[in-house]
Amino acid sequence: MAVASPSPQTAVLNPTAITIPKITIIGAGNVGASLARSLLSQNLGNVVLLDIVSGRPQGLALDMAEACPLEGCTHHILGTNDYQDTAGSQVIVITAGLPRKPGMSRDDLLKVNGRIILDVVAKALPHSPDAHFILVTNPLDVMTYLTWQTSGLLPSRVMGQAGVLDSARFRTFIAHELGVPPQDVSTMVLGGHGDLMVPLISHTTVSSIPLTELLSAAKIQELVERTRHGGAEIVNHLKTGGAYYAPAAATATMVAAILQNQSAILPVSAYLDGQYGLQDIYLGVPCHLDRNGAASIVELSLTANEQAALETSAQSVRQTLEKALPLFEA
Ligand SMILES: NC(=O)c1ccc[n+]([C@@H]2O[C@H](COP(=O)([O-])OP(=O)(O)OC[C@H]3O[C@@H](n4cnc5c(N)ncnc54)[C@H](O)[C@@H]3O)[C@@H](O)[C@H]2O)c1
Ligand SMILES: O=C(O)C[C@H](O)C(=O)O
Repeated sequence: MAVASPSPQTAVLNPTAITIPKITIIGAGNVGASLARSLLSQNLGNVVLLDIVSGRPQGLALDMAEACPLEGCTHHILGTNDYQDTAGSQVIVITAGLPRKPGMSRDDLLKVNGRIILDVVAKALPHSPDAHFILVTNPLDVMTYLTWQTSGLLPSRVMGQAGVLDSARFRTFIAHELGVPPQDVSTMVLGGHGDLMVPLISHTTVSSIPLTELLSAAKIQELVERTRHGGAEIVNHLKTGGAYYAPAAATATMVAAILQNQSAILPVSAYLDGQYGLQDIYLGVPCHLDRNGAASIVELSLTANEQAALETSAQSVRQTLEKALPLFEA
């Protein structure tokens, strides 16, 4: 039988012209694996899942790949222990590190996770010199600063995920209280990813109605406190680790904003160089997120109390950073 020659249309198509983004996740634990699922189900790109434990990322990746025919994901996932497989990534998400246990603060993870982060960045960066780095590992703002410092990358290419999660938690608690869909609640949680984070009441609305017209000051304060301790609430339930579904969804939101050049305004841990009156620190602030990373920080007008709370939160992050820098200086 004669083989048909390609139609003129087929001949014009150049498969190499279609570039599928490559997203690497380092740390195939609870957050990393949930994030891989989320990225695949949104068809955001080909995913590489890397872990130090032999067999774990390979097994998880195979399992996820086998779900693809049933769930409509069209991209690939590779599980590996080899950094060469991460080469040419557009986005690298770092979730490697220990989670806390009940009774611990995130800052208690500083020494052990700091060592892991420095090792991971040193191995990943040479293979993907153009990547954006999104940190998830705790203590978040300090791990993000260490990554920026050790990588020598532009600050806009290194950022941390916390505010998207913390804002989603606050939205959830408000929605449950009012009996409305969480999508109707709009808010921003700024500051460090710790007990002093700053839910912005002055920028919180429900279907455009200021929250202060819907709930008493005492109830709002109760929800603010629950948000501030939202991570610990889940750690106390789970006992052996922390939250992962909402953190993964929050991180996928950031990855999508970068890869799709959305310019979405999201609260991310970004490098401050005078914005909000703060200098040389990574802290949660609203940023336009697009293919240039977190290049453009939005300076919201804050009430005097909110500005003071942001400064207190920054002070707490700086104290942990000051402990970290001598530990991890080259
Ligand atoms: N920023 C946030 O909002 C947020 C949310 C949830 C969790 N976290 C943090 O994320 C981190 C991971 O949480 P988890 O629940 O996925 O923990 P986990 O224990 O389930 O997974 C961590 C993974 O990291 C891997 N790992 C350890 N050292 C490594 C190395 N050197 N190289 C590659 N992989 C390595 C482990 O083998 C493990 O698979 C923790 O520090 C946690 O506190 C942050
Ligand atoms: O609370 C933790 O330890 C994990 C994470 O930072 C969270 O907020 O869920």
